[in-house]
Amino acid sequence: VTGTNSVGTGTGVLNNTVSPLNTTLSSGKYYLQDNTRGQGIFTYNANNKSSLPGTLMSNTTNAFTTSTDKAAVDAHFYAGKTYDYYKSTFGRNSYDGYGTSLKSTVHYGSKYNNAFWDGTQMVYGDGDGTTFIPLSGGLDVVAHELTHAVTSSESNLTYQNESGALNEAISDIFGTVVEFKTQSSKADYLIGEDIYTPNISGDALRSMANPTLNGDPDHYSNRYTGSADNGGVHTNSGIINKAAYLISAGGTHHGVTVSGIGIDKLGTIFYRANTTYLTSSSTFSQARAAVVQAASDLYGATSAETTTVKNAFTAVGVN
Ligand SMILES: CCCCC[C@H](S)C(=O)N[C@@H](Cc1ccccc1)C(=O)N[C@@H](C)C(=O)O
Ligand SMILES: [Ca+2]
Ligand SMILES: [Ca+2]
Ligand SMILES: [Zn+2]
Repeated sequence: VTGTNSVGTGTGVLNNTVSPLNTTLSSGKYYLQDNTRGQGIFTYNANNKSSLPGTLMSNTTNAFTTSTDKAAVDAHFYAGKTYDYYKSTFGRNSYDGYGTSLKSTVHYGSKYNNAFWDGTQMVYGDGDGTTFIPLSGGLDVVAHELTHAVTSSESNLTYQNESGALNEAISDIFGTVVEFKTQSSKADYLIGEDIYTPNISGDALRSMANPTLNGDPDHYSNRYTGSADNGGVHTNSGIINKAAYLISAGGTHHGVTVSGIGIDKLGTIFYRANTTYLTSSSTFSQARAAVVQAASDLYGATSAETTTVKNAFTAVGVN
């Protein structure tokens, strides 16, 4: 809508207070439209139907605190935080570098246990209340979905088999990096922990530190070679996620010791790989070469960072 920038407040999915919430005042109504980032961040309500984008969220108070508001508040705020990470770290203006507006829709479908990037916008289900609660309540989820948009603008990794698992892993990696940069005190190497199984504490949908906790492989020799889930894109991502974990935090895996170089460098190295070397058909082996080359470009061919990257991929059986 055309209006004036305003600043409201909100309550998130986990009943967290969210402030500031960038909104737009137009004709006495406040809209979830943030004009301070790129060409804007817009958050919509599908009203539990599946037509997109739905209705731009608004109220007359600029305080978004109802139960219906909570998923929208987090989707809006976390999209802004993810935008901020890419802009402040790499100078990237929105997912495409051109400031294209970020659109999110919440309350998609009925008890929908997922979230996705549909090629033009982010979409979040409410979950069924047992497996998931509204998925935009997880910063790592929001950053995961928005990173798919970045990937589609850059390497455009095909969403199946090894390139698809790389696509998924890159989204998990940046979901985690953004979490560390934004919520450092409660950041972790778990994926979806804030919105997964509300009745079970300490679990997550995936773990980068130990993918096998969720039945995902942490070594290439254990990769899934079937056709389910587009060739196991959410399963074989565990192999790359484990390598990324080792790059950042270090550790010994399958007899290979890796010296961690930290979360910031993990992000810069994978960002350069995704924007400069990976292509739509990249395999795991080609991804190793891409990430090694990115580290070499950034830190030097014989640097500790490049050595760490090589060792991490060797540790998960990718050569
Ligand atoms: C439309 C079906 C395909 C969904 C693919 C999207 S990108 C995806 O990967 N969604 C994430 C959502 C997510 C992210 C982080 C943490 C929790 C949940 C995902 O992992 N979906 C799982 C449930 C899946 O599709 O198997
Ligand atoms: Ca997490
Ligand atoms: Ca849980
Ligand atoms: Zn995904």
